[in-house]
Parts: sequence; C-alpha cells; structure tokens
Amino acid sequence: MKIAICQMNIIQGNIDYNLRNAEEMIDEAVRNQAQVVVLPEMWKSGYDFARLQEHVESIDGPTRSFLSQKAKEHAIWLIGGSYTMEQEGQVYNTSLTFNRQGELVNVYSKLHLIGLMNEDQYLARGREYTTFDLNGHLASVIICYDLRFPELIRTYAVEGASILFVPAEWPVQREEHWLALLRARAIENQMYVVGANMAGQNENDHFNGRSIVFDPWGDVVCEAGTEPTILYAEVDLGLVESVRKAMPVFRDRVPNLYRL
Ligand SMILES: NC(=O)CCC(=O)C(=O)O
Repeated sequence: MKIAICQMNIIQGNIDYNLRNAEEMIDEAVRNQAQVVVLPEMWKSGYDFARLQEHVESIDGPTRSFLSQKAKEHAIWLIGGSYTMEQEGQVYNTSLTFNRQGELVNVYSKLHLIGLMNEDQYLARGREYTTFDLNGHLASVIICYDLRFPELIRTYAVEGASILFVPAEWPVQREEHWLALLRARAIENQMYVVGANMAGQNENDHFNGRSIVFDPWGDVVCEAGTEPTILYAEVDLGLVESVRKAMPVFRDRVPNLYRL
C-alpha cells in the first residue's frame, strides 16, 4: 500500500491558498500512484483563532464535499487532516476520513486540546475515540498533541489497530519530542505510525515538517526534511501481525495490575 503524506505549507487564514495547495498535492500524489493520502492538522485555515467564526463549518460543509469528491475522483483513501467544525453548538478540531468511493468512514475530534496553543480557549474537546476499516485492517487517527497520551493509542492497539495516522501542526521547538513520541508509539504498540506535519510559519510558531513513517518494529520507513513536500511510504500491514507474533507484548501485559 502506497501512502502519500502531504507536508503542506499552511498559510494562516488563507483558505483559497490552502485549498489550492491541498488539491495540487493530492493530485500529484495520485499521479505518483498513492493509494492513501494524508493531510496535516488544521490545513484549511491554520491556527487562525482570531477569525474562527469565519472558518468554521458544519460536518456537511464545503470542505467535506471537497475531500469526498477528491477521494472518489481518484479512488483513494483520504485521511483529511483536520479543520474546525461545528457540531451541536460546539467547535471541534475534527478529522474526516473518506474511502475510495468518497464515503465518510471516520469522524474523529481531537480529544486532548493544547493550552500552549490556546486550543482550549476556543475549541471543545472531542468525546470519543474512533477506528475504521482500511482494506481489512483496523486503522485510527489521532491529532497532534494526542500523541502525548499513550493511553489513547494503547486503547486503539488493544482493539487491534495496525496503523495510526497523526496529522499535526507540531512546532520546531519540540521537534525531538515529535520524532521520539511517534517512534515510541510505534514500538510499544507494534503498529505503523504515520506522522504528517506542516512545514512553514504562522504568527506564533515555526513548523519544521519532519513528517515520518515508522513501521511496527520502530524502524523508519521514510522521512521528510523541513521543506514542504510529499513523502511516500510503502507499507505492508501484514508486518504488524508478524512483529506481534515475534514479540508478544500484548499477550504479556498484566492489565489487572495497572491503575490507568
Ligand atoms: N497542534 C498541536 O497539538 C501541537 C502539539 C505540540 O506542539 C506538542 O505536543 O508539543
């Protein structure tokens, strides 16, 4: 399975630019035979909380139509990064995933909001974790800061997830955490971990890209540099089962003794 990670330069508040950029990257990824395409966190508006009300959409809004249409047109799986979405009077940082028919198969709203980037002042916390079936394998999406909460990813792994997608806007000053945490989540949960970061600048932070894919053994499948680019990864989800068999950490867990 060929995965393309769109390491976008997101321009804060410039919806037209970001949409065009996303579309061009998706189209290019497809020209390069990608079967799964991943966008970063908040790719539509960036962290433009000052104009949040201008950007927020309902779940049936134009960005959902755009993503669904791209997935269907190209017959790809599209992990649609995330953008701000209103549901029942609250605004969430929400990720939509579409299958090859353009059908919505996963809706995940960020569970852990990062106070350092003021998310908790503007957004509501998601209420549930979700999984979906990707070509017969259980898959899941978390969003950026969620990566610091191993209990969430362990929950997915215990349910049998083989691959974790992590759309992000992770600033350069904590780049080493980004790389170490993605790798740790891959090793401890014996799953593929796909980190899709942005590369660029907003009014507060610089984002250094470094999108990366780890296999279930924790080895690097491929990694991007610091500039906007599309990163391609060949992934064999069958490897997850082999690694879990060779090193049976799930069999050896003692959950009745853990307090969390
Ligand atoms: N957008 C984010 O959630 C950033 C997370 C981050 O910078 C960190 O956890 O560190």
